[in-house]
Amino acid sequence: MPENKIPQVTAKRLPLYYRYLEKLHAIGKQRISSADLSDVLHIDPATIRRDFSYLGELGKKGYGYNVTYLLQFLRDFLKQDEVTNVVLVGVGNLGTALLKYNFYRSHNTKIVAGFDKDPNKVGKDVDDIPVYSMDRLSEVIKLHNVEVAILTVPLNAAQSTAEFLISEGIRGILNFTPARLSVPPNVRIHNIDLTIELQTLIYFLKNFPEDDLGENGKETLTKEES
Ligand SMILES: NC(=O)c1ccc[n+]([C@@H]2O[C@H](COP(=O)([O-])OP(=O)(O)OC[C@H]3O[C@@H](n4cnc5c(N)ncnc54)[C@H](O)[C@@H]3O)[C@@H](O)[C@H]2O)c1
Repeated sequence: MPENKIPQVTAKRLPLYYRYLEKLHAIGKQRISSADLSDVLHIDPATIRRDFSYLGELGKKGYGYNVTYLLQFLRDFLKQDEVTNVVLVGVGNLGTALLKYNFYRSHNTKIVAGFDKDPNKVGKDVDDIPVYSMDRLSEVIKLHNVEVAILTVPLNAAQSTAEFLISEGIRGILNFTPARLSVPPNVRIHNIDLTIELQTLIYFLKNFPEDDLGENGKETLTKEES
């Protein structure tokens, strides 16, 4: 698997391809062209071809991609058969919404528990996901083999909570707080900042109102920030 050579922007699009290919496979479709994928996913066909070229020889030019083969390839590549358990810390407004959402479009990620320091939140399930006190974190992440956490605590609690999570073995944090976290180099942080996304959108609308949007017009949060 050429996993290490794949650019992050491509890696982020692979689950989109995977989900759509699963649908095609379910209805018995055997071949798909990059143009057809482009129409549905709103990703430029050249980008799709480039993405797939990182994965090796998957299709002949002008002949399209074999859906079953591509799906199997992406399943292995994305390890879709393995479920990754995730915890969420900070079951407030945003945390509760994310627990309810629970990444239902992905078969391979699952929030197994929420954590909060507020005793009023503890012990109350959110859509069948249990909410524990922080002192249960160590036990729960060991039990479910968790290495990824979603952070939705207030800004002033973000750094200390991240440090606690890391000390308990968390290696990846999806950070919804505005804090820019300082973490050891072996820990990966992905920042999701809706304010920046909204401001960027408004900036482009104001400054380039007549632009042919091209690929920029199709940007989503899956775009790599860096
Ligand atoms: N990224 C975004 O686009 C976006 C959008 C909205 C909110 N936010 C951020 O997400 C965070 C949560 O926002 P919210 O509106 O849900 O806030 P909230 O106050 O409703 O929820 C925060 C929760 O964290 C808990 N908490 C506080 N300190 C804690 C600690 N040390 N350990 C464990 N739990 C703790 C609180 O008890 C509360 O339940 C904030 O940092 C906010 O700025 C981000």
